[in-house]
Amino acid sequence: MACNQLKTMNETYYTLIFIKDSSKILLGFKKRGLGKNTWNGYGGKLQENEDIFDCAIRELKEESNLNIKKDKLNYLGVVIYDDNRNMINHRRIVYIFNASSIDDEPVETEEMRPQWFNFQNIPYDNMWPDSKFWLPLVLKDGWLIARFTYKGDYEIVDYVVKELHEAPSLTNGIQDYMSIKSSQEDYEYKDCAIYVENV
Ligand SMILES: Nc1[nH]c(=O)nc2c1ncn2[C@H]1C[C@H](O)[C@@H](COP(=O)(O)OP(=O)(O)OP(=O)(O)O)O1
Repeated sequence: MACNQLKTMNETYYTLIFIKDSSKILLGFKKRGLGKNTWNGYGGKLQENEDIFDCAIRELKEESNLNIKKDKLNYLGVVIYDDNRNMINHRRIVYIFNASSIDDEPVETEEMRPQWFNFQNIPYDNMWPDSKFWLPLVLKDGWLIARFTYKGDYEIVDYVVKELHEAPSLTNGIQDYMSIKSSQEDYEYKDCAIYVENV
């Protein structure tokens, strides 16, 4: 049996939401846990029997005290992170949203310190190394599907980002990812910039 057939895969599902207006985006400085000491949108783990919209609403509330209604959430797509260290394959599947129309101001919580950033001034150097590849799509309300393979916590060994021309359906999200995988041979994978799929 080949070595990689012995690997087990475990998957964790998350949501991540970016609140923005036409020129500024709200980020939180993560004070603990995954991504500690970096800026990111608001989000966390999907709970059992929770849908991703409810998870996005709950995590935003817990981490910023902002309230948002379900119909204000734009579901933009999925970013998948594979970490192939040791004999355990771990995959994080992150459902991405953005939203505008927030009336209240966020507050600092135990987990996050909020700050608004101009689109020209996003602190990519102090975010996850993958953010710079796909967050520009979120700023322009683009639909996306992306996959990153990390070696360790900070080194990206390969990635692909696709901008989609139609909204990804929730059930198709992971299938779209599979099509990314199978099209790897079609282009230079490591060096690809944002790949725009013409559909
Ligand atoms: N490489 C990466 N790039 C990125 O931009 N966001 C990532 C990422 N890896 C994980 N995330 C997101 C997903 C999720 O929104 C957040 C991590 O969530 P947490 O682990 O803090 O979840 P919870 O708030 O449920 O955790 P606890 O309550 O501490 O158990 O970071």
